[in-house]
Amino acid sequence: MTNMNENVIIGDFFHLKNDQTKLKVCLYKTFIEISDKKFSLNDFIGFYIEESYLSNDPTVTLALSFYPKLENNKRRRVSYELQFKKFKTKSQNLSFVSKFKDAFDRVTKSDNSKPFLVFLNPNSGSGKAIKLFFNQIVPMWKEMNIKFKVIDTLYANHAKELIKQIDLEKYRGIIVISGDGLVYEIFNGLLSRSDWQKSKAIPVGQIAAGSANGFSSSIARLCGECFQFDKIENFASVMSFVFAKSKPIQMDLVSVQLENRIFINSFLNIEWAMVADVDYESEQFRFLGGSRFVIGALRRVINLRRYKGRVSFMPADDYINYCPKDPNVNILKNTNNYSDKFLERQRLKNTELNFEYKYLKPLEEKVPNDWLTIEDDFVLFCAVNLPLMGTDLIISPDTKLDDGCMMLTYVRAGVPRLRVLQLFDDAAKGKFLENPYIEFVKVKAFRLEPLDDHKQGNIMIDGEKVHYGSLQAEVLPQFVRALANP
Ligand SMILES: Nc1ncnc2c1ncn2[C@@H]1O[C@H](COP(=O)(O)OP(=O)(O)OP(=O)(O)O)[C@@H](O)[C@H]1O
Repeated sequence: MTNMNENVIIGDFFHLKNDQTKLKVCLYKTFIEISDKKFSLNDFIGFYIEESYLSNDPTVTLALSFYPKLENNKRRRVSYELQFKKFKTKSQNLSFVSKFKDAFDRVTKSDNSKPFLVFLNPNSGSGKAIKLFFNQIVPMWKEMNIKFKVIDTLYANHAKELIKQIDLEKYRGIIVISGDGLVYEIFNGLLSRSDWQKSKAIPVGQIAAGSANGFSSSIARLCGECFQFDKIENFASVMSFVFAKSKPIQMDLVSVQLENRIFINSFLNIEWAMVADVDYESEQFRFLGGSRFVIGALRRVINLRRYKGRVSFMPADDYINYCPKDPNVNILKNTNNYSDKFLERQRLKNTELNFEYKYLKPLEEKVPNDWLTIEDDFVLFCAVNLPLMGTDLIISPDTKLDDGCMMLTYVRAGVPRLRVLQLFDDAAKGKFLENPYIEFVKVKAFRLEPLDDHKQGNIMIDGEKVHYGSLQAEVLPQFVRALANP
């Protein structure tokens, strides 16, 4: 119920488009009523005040725009140009309308004193990043009085190189207009700085312009926004709006060790088997945007392969009680007669960031006894740090950004081809984990050892192909920050 005591200002205006329509405007602390329409001030984009150009016309116009949600959770822009002419002079009318300005300034004030640093990949996805920037993002941010500095990348790893030298203190956050590949560059670039302990705190956001866009889809869902659009342009408008009102939130990062003591940081996912093949092989269809995965998946399903491997993991919950859906999954408990003292000595150091892992032991050693192992033929394997891998890939809907866990998902060989295709449909509907062939377990760390004879294949980390071989990963809880408006 409207509490009238809360109201800030009331005024009678006329609709510019129809001079006869009188509109009563009531501004309250958290919402505004324009005649019979009510808008939350959370959905407020901006306003301007304009005096009549005619010297003898005392009218003053108050223009307002909002971006409210419709019933289908999508947003639609609504604008009003309201004329105020109650008093005889322009200055009297201006003085009244200016009271609205002060009130809007008060209720909509946000931390926009510093600009955003924007990285834009003109070649991401179907090549729309520049168009999205000029047509959707700039107009929204101008109206919302958001400052920004833009760097359009020239080549792969350009952003990673640049981010090492930039004075990050000057910026409110980093926004990447691209796919997930550039986000990966940014997080890895931030952590390759000598001051990484400080620089990792700069919050990062993504406006989707690539083919998968797992980061922006996950953030949009977290913020209660729609993330599945027919047109990527509408998604860009929503995310421009979200980031304008955003604040930093904590996010986990995953530290990955590859063979030969290579360490990398992953914000999104680690893929092997069919998922990695689809991701890698469909890169040639990047110009199709998200549809590239459907084509890639179809091709892979026709030539469905088995991938032999060993997966060991440290369950996030009590390991004794981990129980796969399928009772035929053979879970091995590790009994490697190591003494506690020996294990204590077997510490693994991340030589890039100079810290010791909590759970990972050297890759050459066996995994600790409180880990579980599955050795089998797999069809699909994917560990996710975020709930979504793309707009239509809702892998682990309940995964939180800062829960200190990854969701490890896999399908063992023997699944009928059609059922594999069904997985993609389930993922688009958020029912991936409900599929009877999917096994999943929340983990804090895991190790993957591909055991294929030919020792070649695809492993993808955040959509980037890495060396094929054994790897292990540990979640670094609340290690970095993201921009969101939850
Ligand atoms: N100007 C550029 N020209 C070519 N490649 C670039 C450029 N800038 C960045 N890159 C590289 O392009 C790769 C893909 O970029 P991005 O992630 O933006 O798009 P995408 O692959 O289409 O999207 P997604 O990762 O969501 O599938 C990244 O690895 C990035 O390093």
